[in-house]
Amino acid sequence: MDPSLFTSQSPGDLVSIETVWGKDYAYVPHPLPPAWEFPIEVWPLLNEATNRLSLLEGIGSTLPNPGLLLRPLRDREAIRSSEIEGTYANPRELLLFELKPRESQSAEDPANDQREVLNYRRALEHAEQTELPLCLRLLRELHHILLTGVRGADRTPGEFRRLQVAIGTKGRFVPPPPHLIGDLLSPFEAFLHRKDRPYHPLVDCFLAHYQFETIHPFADGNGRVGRLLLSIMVQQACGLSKPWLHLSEFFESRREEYYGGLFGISTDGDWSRWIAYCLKGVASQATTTVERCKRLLNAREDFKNRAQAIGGSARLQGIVDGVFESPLVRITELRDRFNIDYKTARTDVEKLVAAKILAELPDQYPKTYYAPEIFAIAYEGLE
Ligand SMILES: Nc1ncnc2c1ncn2[C@@H]1O[C@H](COP(=O)(O)OP(=O)(O)OP(=O)(O)O)[C@@H](O)[C@H]1O
Repeated sequence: MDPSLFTSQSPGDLVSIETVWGKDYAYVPHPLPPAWEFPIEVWPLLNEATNRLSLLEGIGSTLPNPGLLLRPLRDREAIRSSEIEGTYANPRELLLFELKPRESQSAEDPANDQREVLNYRRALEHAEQTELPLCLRLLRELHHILLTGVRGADRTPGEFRRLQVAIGTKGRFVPPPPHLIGDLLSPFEAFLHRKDRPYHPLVDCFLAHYQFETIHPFADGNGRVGRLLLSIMVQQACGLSKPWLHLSEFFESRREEYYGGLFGISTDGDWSRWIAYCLKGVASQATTTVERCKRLLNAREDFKNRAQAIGGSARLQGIVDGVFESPLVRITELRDRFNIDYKTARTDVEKLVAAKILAELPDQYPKTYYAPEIFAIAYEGLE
């Protein structure tokens, strides 16, 4: 790491270290909160972000079924956050893998990436459901879920690192040496619990994201665990009824600024640029999510009408509703869910195919159906 890039404004210290790649410097951040005043010119961005977030909460909290929105949001976040780290699975692959997980046959097998993305989705669900407050134990649990069963023996799921790591090509940024991790994480955890907050709670979330990434407490998976934590922190800090807001899509689309913003704090103490960037991300993601939610609600209404027009039994309506939360449909699964015989379940599916609500997914055995219109809205831009 180039020590000449770090100015006197840097909110941390450089320490020299011996590594497997030779002598280097590592960066040790000071504990939060920083000696930084929220700049007046960033207020409009904060207002915009909180207004957009309120609109999102408004529409989300009145949904007849929150799963309608939560399911695509979780899938999208898992795919995008993993994508930032070079792990790829499209929605179709993710959903099919979930129906039928399989062991990978080689390091190049796409099942490796599919498992990691599915793990991310599961970690997100765990974070949403856990009774634990935001704490180090929860972070280790999330890391464990994320990295269980994936390739690479050195990933030590659920454990803080005992190795020196570096981020980016040529060790652009070198996080603290491993023996300091414990000392850095204690005040970090205290900051997560802190009641007297000098900044707006949303701002605290982004300070915490910087601090977590800079400490880089795990050998691997820090980017993803940090973004999982961010989603949950935003929900709690802003009093959202559900985690409606995720930022990986924004970070992915402006990745250079994401990395540059984090680096700029360490080198120059440029908190303002980072916070402004993140607040723009909140406004942008909240707006996109509200739009997606409205389109999903319209599609739901339209499907209900179409199901009604074909004699819509309560069961047909139930199948249509289920498609929003479990986007892939199999006849045997309907048979079991509604406790009906196979023939009746097949007739229901045929009716929904004739009404152009469901379509068969090509090349799948057993036959698998999906709702193309829902898919197009929920997973727009991800195929
Ligand atoms: N200069 C920086 N300072 C602090 N954190 C950074 C910096 N640049 C990038 N990051 C964070 O580090 C993450 C990538 O870290 P790294 O390449 O070490 O991956 P990792 O720890 O293996 O995590 P994952 O497998 O989830 O990527 C980025 O997604 C970002 O959140």
